[in-house]
Amino acid sequence: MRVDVFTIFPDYLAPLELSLIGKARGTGALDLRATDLRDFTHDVHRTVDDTPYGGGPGMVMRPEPWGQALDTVLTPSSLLLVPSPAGRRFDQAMAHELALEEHLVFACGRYEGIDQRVLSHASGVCRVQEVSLGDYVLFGGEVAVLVVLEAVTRLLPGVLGNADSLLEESHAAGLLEAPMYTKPAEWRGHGVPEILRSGDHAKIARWRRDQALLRTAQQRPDLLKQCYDTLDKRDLATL
Ligand SMILES: COC(=O)COc1cccc(COC(=O)c2cn[nH]c2)c1
Repeated sequence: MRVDVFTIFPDYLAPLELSLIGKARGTGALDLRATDLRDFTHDVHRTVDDTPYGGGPGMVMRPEPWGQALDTVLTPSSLLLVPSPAGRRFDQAMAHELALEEHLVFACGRYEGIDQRVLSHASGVCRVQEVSLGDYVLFGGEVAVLVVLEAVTRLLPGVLGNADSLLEESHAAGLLEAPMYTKPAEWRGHGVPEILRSGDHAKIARWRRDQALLRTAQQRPDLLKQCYDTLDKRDLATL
């Protein structure tokens, strides 16, 4: 997968080298390029923003630098993602969708946002999707790119050592994950649920499923509602 990120803070994406993404780049699963939007300005101050038409506080990102920057990468098979409070809510399902894409382009907005004509123009070339991490406002889209790219990259083939962990993790089967334990068996007076040390894999699987159901019912009843019709009689007996 090829990923292009345009931002006025390209160094912001340096942490991606450290995490799994550095590994994914090593395996060739991910070809990531961060480009400074100011490279597409032509004035001495490398200006990327200006005052909003219609007045109001703050500044808006000018269309020209964005137009020239996106011209260098967008093709009909690209998906342009714009982190924004107004976007589609990012979740594991969307992460799986994005992991199937061949070319993602992120436009990191700052200030009050990007001139709307940039998105309108781009939608004549490729698919454009505003994406939201949640109902709050950040200084810019860079943080969202770190989150989206980590969630997507770990789904790429060959990136996670043990692909099975993708199946068990929270939000994979729609339920939260069961609690996990490791050595020592006794720690500050706290033991480990006996069943996990029984070696009876069928019972352990059942216990984990029950814990996942109970945990989801308690912490995220909204998720339980979503996957209710996938539950079998044994599951319902637990609830
Ligand atoms: C058309 O879209 C734009 O212009 C986007 O512009 C901006 C402006 C300021 C901040 C951001 C970053 O996104 C968020 O704050 C955000 C994402 N998820 N939840 C909060 C983006």
